[in-house]
Amino acid sequence: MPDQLDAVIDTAAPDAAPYDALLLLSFGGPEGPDDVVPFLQNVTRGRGIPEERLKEVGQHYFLFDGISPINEQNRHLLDALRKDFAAHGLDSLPVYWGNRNWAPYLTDTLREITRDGHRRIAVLATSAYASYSGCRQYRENLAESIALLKEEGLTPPRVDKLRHYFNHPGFVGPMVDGVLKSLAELPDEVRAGAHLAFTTHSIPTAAADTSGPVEAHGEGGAYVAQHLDVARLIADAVREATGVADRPWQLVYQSRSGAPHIPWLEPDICDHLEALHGEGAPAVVMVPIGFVSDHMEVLYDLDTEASAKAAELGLPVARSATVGADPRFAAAVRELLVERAASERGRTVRPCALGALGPSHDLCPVGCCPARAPKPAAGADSPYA
Ligand SMILES: CC1=C(CCC(=O)O)c2cc3nc(cc4[nH]c(cc5[nH]c(cc1n2)c(C)c5CCC(=O)O)c(CCC(=O)O)c4C)C(CCC(=O)O)=C3C
Ligand SMILES: [Fe+2]
Repeated sequence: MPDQLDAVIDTAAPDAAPYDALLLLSFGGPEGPDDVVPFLQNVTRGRGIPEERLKEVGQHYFLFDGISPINEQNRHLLDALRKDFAAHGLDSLPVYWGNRNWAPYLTDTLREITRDGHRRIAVLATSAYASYSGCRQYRENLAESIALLKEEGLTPPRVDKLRHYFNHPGFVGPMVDGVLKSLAELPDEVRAGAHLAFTTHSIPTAAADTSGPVEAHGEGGAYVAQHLDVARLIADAVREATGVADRPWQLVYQSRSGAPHIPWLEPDICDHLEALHGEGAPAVVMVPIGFVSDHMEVLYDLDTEASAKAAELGLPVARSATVGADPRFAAAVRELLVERAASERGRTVRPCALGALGPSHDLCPVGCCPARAPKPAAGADSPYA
């Protein structure tokens, strides 16, 4: 690991005040065949996803007995967080887990947090980047759950969503190791010439452009700029570690949905593999930088669909690991929490971040990542914050 990726971590006597707890906020996924349809109904409520796409995505889940790995991965992450907190003097800080689309549901978890007497909590979403789906929608979910609990006569805690962590060394470092491991797994004769295909979830180009000012970030907004920053960091670290100076890389997309006439970010990973094969690329490592764990988008869209495409082309591919429950990621979450806590106590902090963009904001700007139908979102622009 190059020095540049070494975290500057102040682990001496971490202080979580004013926070009483951490909430891990995730997407949720089905855990058996009977869960699949209700799960998809939860995901797509009011979101206008074509019926055909839903049937297709349902099939992806049924291929795996209706079980998404995401919940189990979050349980592992919870274990890793509790272990890390205990090892760093934060063992009295409880860690809770709630999801947007499946049990344990966010509202139920927030009710439990309220009943346990917690008044102010930090929230880590399992999405590292800006965008409506990856950031604001989670803040809307928080605001909605808080409003529901108030209707029940409860006094829910104040919630602070932790900043985007795409460029945190604890997120980038494990992915660099993953790429090096994948390169090592490729046949000797293609290793040096292997391309890197960094992949993330495609989103509508309109959503990308409003994910952070186009004036500051160019086309694709903060969403694309943040992914490019991470891709460049990983490509640089891999270059340093392998000594291969001119390994080509590109940011590509996967898991497109929505109506075909609406433009989404391109190219798709499968089209990209085909193009690379046409250009004579000897091998490709697919690097899913857009995701925090090996959930269904990784297992189906990359390991199943894109890998089948590569096999059909006769193109050797490997897919590198996501951070999952890596202890370095757990440590990064602790740092994000301790850093934000200090900042909320009025201390000057030096937020840890790699790359060209610098640390992301703690509070999203008012009206950022707008939805088609604006809703309150916990954070800067929320009446519930
Ligand atoms: C940016 C982004 C992330 C990364 C950030 C983050 O992690 O939050 C993400 C993650 C995930 N997306 C997931 C699943 C689904 N996403 C869908 C639909 C959509 N995703 C979108 C974007 C994103 N999605 C968008 C713009 C849509 C279109 C409709 C809409 O605007 O809502 C649909 C409906 C069918 C379909 O259209 O594919 C499903 C089933 C799962 C769970 C996987 C599992 O079960 O293991 C995870 C982690
Ligand atoms: Fe999604």
